[in-house]
Amino acid sequence: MPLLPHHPAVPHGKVGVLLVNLGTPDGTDRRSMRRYLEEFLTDRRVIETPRLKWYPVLYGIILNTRPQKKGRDYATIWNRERDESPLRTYTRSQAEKLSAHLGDGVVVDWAMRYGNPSIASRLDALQAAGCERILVYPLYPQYAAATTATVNDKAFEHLLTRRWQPALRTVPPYHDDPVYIDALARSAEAHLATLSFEPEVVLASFHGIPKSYFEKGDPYYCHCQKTARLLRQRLGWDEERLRVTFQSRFGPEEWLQPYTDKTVEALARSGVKSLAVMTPGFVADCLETIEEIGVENADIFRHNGGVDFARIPCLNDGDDGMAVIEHVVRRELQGWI
Ligand SMILES: C=CC1=C(C)c2cc3[nH]c(cc4nc(cc5[nH]c(cc1n2)c(C)c5CCC(=O)O)C(CCC(=O)O)=C4C)c(C)c3C=C
Ligand SMILES: [Fe+2]
Ligand SMILES: [Fe+2]
Repeated sequence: MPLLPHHPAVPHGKVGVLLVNLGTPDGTDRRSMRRYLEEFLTDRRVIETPRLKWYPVLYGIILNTRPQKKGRDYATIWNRERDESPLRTYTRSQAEKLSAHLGDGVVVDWAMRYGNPSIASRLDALQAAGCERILVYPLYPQYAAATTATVNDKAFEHLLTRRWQPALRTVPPYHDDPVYIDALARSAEAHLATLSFEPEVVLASFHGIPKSYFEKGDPYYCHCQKTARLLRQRLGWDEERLRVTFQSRFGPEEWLQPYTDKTVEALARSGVKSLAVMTPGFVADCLETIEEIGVENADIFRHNGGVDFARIPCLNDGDDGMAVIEHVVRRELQGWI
């Protein structure tokens, strides 16, 4: 005789994978943008400045000006068909394709660290679908506390609220994985082959972090440099042809250098006429690649004497990109499937 005769059936025995990217506003209007930026910029993993000093700047200045400005930028890249940001579109598609590749044994879902769908809601959904084991995949090849760690924090923070927790694994950085390097090389070669010009210089532009985070021990800078070194080796290019830069500086502090925008300007001024920029740290195209590189930096190049500019798209949900994601997931699921 069971202890509780009416105990409901509990789904069980499944393995889940949760792909997590950075985030996205729900819309380009001021309120949606403000909500998104507030969640983002109050994350202590992102802004390490003490709150007493940071909050007056954030609430007094940034959240009163940046939402409108960035809303206009997002509007230029918005996926109007689905009424969402490209990062959401690509992340969903990556999850759908991964699910098709892995088959019925594994439940695949996706979430955003900031905005929707939230990590908590999708972890609950995976558990409700019977996943007793879940692999959390922060979609960042290079580890940074501001990206990878904050995704993992959020997942474990959610488990704090659960009596019956699933087992959780997290995906380690894969900045030097041969499958990833090969995918980057192939996508660069394929895109360059479509151009009517041969770029004199190619930039590998990574999202920056404040220099102080690096000095406190964040491995991000070294991971970016290693990705670029392996990519050069694979492509047979030297340090003059493939240069590392850091983009998306935010605030008055010094960030990792050299800065992408300053490098683009200096190259154009020094007489370089053709330039291509790739963004290996971004698993999917987003505001920082489509607008900041494809529009802002293209303008900087042309205004300073450059002629031909190309942006090499991210791996996104293409075959090479999906091969990387599937490879990483299968490796990290060993022993579970
Ligand atoms: C101090 C602030 C920030 C740090 C540190 C930071 C690190 C960091 N970010 C990414 C990837 C992305 N960032 C994106 C947008 C974005 N980043 C910041 C600030 C910091 N990022 C802001 C305020 C924004 C929002 C836009 C803006 O107001 O400028 C995005 C794009 C999201 C999209 O929907 O398109 C990505 C992706 C990495 C990889 C990283 C550290 C390694
Ligand atoms: Fe960022
Ligand atoms: Fe930016």
